[in-house]
Amino acid sequence: MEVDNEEISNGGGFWNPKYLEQNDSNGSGGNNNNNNDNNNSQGIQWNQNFLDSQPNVAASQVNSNFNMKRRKSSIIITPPSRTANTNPFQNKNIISDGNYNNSYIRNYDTTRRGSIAGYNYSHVSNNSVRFPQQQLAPQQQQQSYYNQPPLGGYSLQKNLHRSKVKGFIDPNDLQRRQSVATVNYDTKQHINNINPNTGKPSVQNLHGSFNFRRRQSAYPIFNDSFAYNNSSGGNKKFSIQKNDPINLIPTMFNVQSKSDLKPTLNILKDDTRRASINSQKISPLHALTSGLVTTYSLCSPDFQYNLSKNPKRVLTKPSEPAYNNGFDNVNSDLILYVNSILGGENNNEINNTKYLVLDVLGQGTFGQVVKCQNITTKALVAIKVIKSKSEYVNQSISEVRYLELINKKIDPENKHHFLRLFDTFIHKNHLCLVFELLSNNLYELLKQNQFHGLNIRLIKILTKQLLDSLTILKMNKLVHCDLKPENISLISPDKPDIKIIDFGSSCEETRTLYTYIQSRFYRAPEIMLGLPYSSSIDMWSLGCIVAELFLGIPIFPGASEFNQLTRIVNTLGYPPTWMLLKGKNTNKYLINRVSSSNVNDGNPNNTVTQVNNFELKTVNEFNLEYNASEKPSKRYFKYDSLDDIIRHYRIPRTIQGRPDLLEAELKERECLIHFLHGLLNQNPFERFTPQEALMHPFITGDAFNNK
Ligand SMILES: Nc1ncnc2c1ncn2[C@@H]1O[C@H](COP(=O)(O)OP(=O)(O)OP(=O)(O)O)[C@@H](O)[C@H]1O
Repeated sequence: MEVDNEEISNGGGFWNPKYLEQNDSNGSGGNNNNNNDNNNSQGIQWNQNFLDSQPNVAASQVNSNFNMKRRKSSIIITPPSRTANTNPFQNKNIISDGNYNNSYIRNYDTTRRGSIAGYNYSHVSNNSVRFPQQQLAPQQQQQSYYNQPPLGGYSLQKNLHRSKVKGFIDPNDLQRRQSVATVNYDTKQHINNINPNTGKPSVQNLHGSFNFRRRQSAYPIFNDSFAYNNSSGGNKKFSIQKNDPINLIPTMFNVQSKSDLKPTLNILKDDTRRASINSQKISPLHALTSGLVTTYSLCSPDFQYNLSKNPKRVLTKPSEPAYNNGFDNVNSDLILYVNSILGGENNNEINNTKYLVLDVLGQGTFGQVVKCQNITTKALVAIKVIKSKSEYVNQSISEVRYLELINKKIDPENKHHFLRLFDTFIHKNHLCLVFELLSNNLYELLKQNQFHGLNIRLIKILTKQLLDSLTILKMNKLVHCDLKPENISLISPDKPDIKIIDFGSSCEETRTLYTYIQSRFYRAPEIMLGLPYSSSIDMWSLGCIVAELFLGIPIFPGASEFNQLTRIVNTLGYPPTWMLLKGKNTNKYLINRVSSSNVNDGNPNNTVTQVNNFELKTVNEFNLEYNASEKPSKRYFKYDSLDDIIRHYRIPRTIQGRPDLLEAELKERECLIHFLHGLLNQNPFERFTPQEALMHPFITGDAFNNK
């Protein structure tokens, strides 16, 4: 099936759950949880019957700790917790996680990703201040006419509420913010919206997703000639007197370009304006942004603002000084603040660029990634500030080496979806890598979609780009070694164009020094078994990623390496016997229950032959042998085999009751299953190469017939 790129990039962002719903061909992306009980994303009220009737969602997927209201509104998928890369320097020659309580394996899912996704919210909550009603300026009191908090109070209060949900990206948030930007203040528009018979705003102009009361309070418009009289008296709270603000409904329109975001000022009347310090009137926008200090001063004569007392917002956690003359925390991370300056320390150097730190983008094993602005050019960049320990610095120098090779020699025209490295410098003993600034990574994208998986067409677009990159890497005998959704980032939030990041673990095929590599969920069987490896380990990771993009959660979410292998065997069967016979780690996880069989080949010396019969150790056997505390696998899918997991994944609401669409969907799934078997072939020599995968009908769109 040909994929229409243009269509994908239209419609307010391809990742937008609204988009996914409209264009849902697999339905996994179409579910936009909102907190409206009647608007159940599954179209079904939550109860145990529903759960039982779900073909492929194991009970553990539903977080039973949520209150009933929450459960009613949506299925909450609790993804398996993820672990960061192991510390690559703590035990270079460890072949597997032998000790299953390894202290160096951090479980960082909620904390690390929470800090990425939830950052803006907590930022708002730290800085937001609500006006108490009694301190409102006269104009603001007019706004509170409807017993609603004023504009600033309203939105900030909302944010305060959201900030409590750390790490949760509200899929409606963009829409919420857009709604402010897309309101048209043109008075004529408002005039048109008034019903001439009643003098009241015409309700037809309401857009479904927008809250009437909210707009009333947020954008009251004064206009004498269109004020309607409240002849019947009525409830004072809602009665409208002449000269009262009329609750005109702003007209919505789609934002086409940046210029549409310019506010149109209400020029007819000044009464809604706040006073500025020089007695002039300023707009509500100015009063609550650049004029905020003045606004506070006017509200309370006691208010004093002293810039020097303004605490700097710290971005690094923990923020207590420990090493490097107090510049670093206990993890050897540089303690960074908003508005810190990076670079510019070397006056003698020609390249002495300074960067202003704006926000945090991510945290990884090697250090922190922060959003910065080049002070000279004003360009926005991402800077990875490496921990100040020599082993991290040395490994990061290798990342620089690979990125320079890729950027300058392998992909000089920036065509093959690799991150661009702009610059490097040392700041307070920290190596800093200046990258192009990218948007969300694919894990965050899945999270935004409440872990319901993505639209199958979108998966194809993303996979095709990844295969293009992997082809180039293979041709140049390079192995990424840490492919996972977190290391694949969107270039911008409104297009499905991606880049591969984090070459910190990469190696050359001819120099595969480390045996303990790849993030566990995406780790190839040959790595776990202790066999030599090549670039085909990246293809295994790709198979895991493609399955995760479809399912929303990892297909093999192993809690330990033993558990990882167990899950793979349960889903795909045992690896070939030759791999088990050759693997250095095989005996750790499997028992060879050798049996004998008679050979009737007529040769009396060959009557008995050994038959290898490998079996995974049971959890009890493993625990006993290694004094470990393994638990039986937590089930995330109702079915075991790959085919059944994909085949029975819930059918999207949008195609239920549409036999034609359903048939197409099931065909797509068969094609996907075949494609995944090619990528997830446990035998690295039989696994798809990137070139082979690019020719598969799942990618080419050719008709698929598995007969
Ligand atoms: N150029 C970039 N633009 C935007 N965000 C980025 C960029 N580079 C990295 N990030 C964010 O920072 C996170 C950590 O980056 P990266 O994976 O390079 O660090 P790491 O220390 O190598 O992590 P890991 O623990 O996976 O080895 C990424 O998952 C991503 O969300």
